[in-house]
Amino acid sequence: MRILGIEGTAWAASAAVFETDDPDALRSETGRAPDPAADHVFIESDPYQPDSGGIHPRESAEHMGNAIPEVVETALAHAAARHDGDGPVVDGVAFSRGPGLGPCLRIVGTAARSVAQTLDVPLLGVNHMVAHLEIGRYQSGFDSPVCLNASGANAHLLGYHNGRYRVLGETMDTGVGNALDKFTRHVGWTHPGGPKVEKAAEDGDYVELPYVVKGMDFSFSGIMSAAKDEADAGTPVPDICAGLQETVFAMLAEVAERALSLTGTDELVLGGGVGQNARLREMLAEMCDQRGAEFYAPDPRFLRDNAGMIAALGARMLAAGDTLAVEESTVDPNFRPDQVAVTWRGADESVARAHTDDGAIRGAEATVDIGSEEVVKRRVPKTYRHPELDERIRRERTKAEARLTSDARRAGVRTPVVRDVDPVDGVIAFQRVGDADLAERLGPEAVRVVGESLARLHEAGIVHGDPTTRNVRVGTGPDGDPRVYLIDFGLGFHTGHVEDHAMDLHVFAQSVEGTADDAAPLIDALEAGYETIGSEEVIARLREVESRGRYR
Ligand SMILES: C[C@@H](O)[C@H](NC(=O)OP(=O)(O)OC[C@H]1O[C@@H](n2cnc3c(N)ncnc32)[C@H](O)[C@@H]1O)C(=O)O
Ligand SMILES: Nc1ncnc2c1ncn2[C@@H]1O[C@H](COP(=O)(O)OP(=O)(O)OP(=O)(O)O)[C@@H](O)[C@H]1O
Ligand SMILES: [Fe+2]
Repeated sequence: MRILGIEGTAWAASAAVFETDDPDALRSETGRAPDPAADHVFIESDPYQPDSGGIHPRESAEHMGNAIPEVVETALAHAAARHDGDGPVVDGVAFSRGPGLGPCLRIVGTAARSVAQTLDVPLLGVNHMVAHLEIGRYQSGFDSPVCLNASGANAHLLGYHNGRYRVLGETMDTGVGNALDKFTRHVGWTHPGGPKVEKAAEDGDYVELPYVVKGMDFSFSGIMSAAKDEADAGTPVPDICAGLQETVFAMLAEVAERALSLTGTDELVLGGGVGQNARLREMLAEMCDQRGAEFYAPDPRFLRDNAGMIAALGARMLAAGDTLAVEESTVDPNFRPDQVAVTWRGADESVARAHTDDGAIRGAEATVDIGSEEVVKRRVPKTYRHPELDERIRRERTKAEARLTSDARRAGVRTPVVRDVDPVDGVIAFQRVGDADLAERLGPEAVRVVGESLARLHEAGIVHGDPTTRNVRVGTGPDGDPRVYLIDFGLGFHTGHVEDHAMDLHVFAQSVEGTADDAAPLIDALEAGYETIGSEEVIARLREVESRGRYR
């Protein structure tokens, strides 16, 4: 099979030919990227480089208009040279259908339709974000990894479950690359800023910046304003760059680890242009190493925007018969990865694995020793994090967890009794509660109580910060009545903001959607439980959070 791929969502005008009958041809046996000459992918790219400022959609579309026909011609010439003369030179035309800049996408779509019609071969409409993560999966040979997409306009954690890529967590505002690019624009550097931040950080000393994660979601706006303020106040820019890298990438490593912990998976792949950053890769590799998981990052030509990943996924889609009729092939600037019906993977495959309780558990943040009456939770140092940041996070979270676990109980929510706290070493001893994590006993009744408990917390001005199906314990009371306990308040805080309350519900819903067989009735139960005590305003805000298009 030989597939032409076309990419042009924002800056890279790119065309590629992917050629093989062996779906595993991209696989790297050594854990390193295969020899480019032997990996069956030919890529021709022409990047758009703005003279000043960031990417201008109109200029970028102009670039696509000029460059796409040329790169496509080069790729088709490559295909023709390898063609034995029978039938069309390629078997299908795959193109980036979205997400991306509308004017650019329309040029890509038009080019793809015209080549497909001229050659009379099928059209394959590829989701650019899914392509970013699938390429790493093909190369790694992992079955069902957690995927961290760290690209310009996006940042999210995805896992395949129930026929779709579920968004386990994502940025609440800008993409990670765009955040770095905005900072470098502020200090007068040309686009793209990411590589310049990496270079400058080599000579910088870490400065402290805000660190914001909410379960597996995260936000960059606070850290970016703080970084700009530091620059305006005269802090050396290389120091800010070092602070940015240490903070932003530690956040990504932390949420990736939380996704591994939630799903029980021990495989992580990286995708997206920011994945070219050596410090990010180093942190992720170290995080995985520390928890005994495997990590794979494709080589740079497959991380940044490129048509090779589009063609490689297009080949799988064609093999699955997932073609697109020309009259239905409009592009979609807001195409989310979880909108894609994944036809090329087995319906039973899943990122979620069964857990075993073997006395010592490794959560995302801590190791937990389970005794018969008592559990001891230790926030062990994370070597991937800068030592100052690591120390600050462990101390603050240990204190918050001990305090909020008790505050929550006073608000009428079941939580374990705190028996001992050592914030310096990051150790808490708790009463052992429940018989299993909610993840193992997922049902509407328990989830309804979670909704009720979160509402009770919120009424008391507390947010949990990380309510997932692994941070709820279920058991039975003396009369056989079901008991539901909330644990792991380390990301919690006191707040009356509706937005923070809605985020708690959103985080829990994402954890259910990423792992449950039938999520809908569980989400209904969550909201029904919440509504018995909580405010309607929070549910309304939840709808708003869910509908936010996050491609900025
Ligand atoms: C929708 C699509 O158009 C978009 N693509 C995109 O953003 O291009 P990508 O090639 O995946 O990523 C580009 C970003 O990657 C950053 N970048 C490149 N090299 C970097 C490095 N060494 N360190 C940090 N960031 C880097 C750039 O600054 C830029 O923000 C996306 O995937 O979100
Ligand atoms: N008080 C408790 N009683 C019974 N089991 C507990 C208790 N506290 C923790 N556990 C068990 O240990 C696991 C990890 O605990 P916890 O969630 O607090 O750690 P963590 O490292 O913060 O995890 P993560 O960040 O991945 O949610 C829980 O999922 C649960 O199975
Ligand atoms: Fe991209």
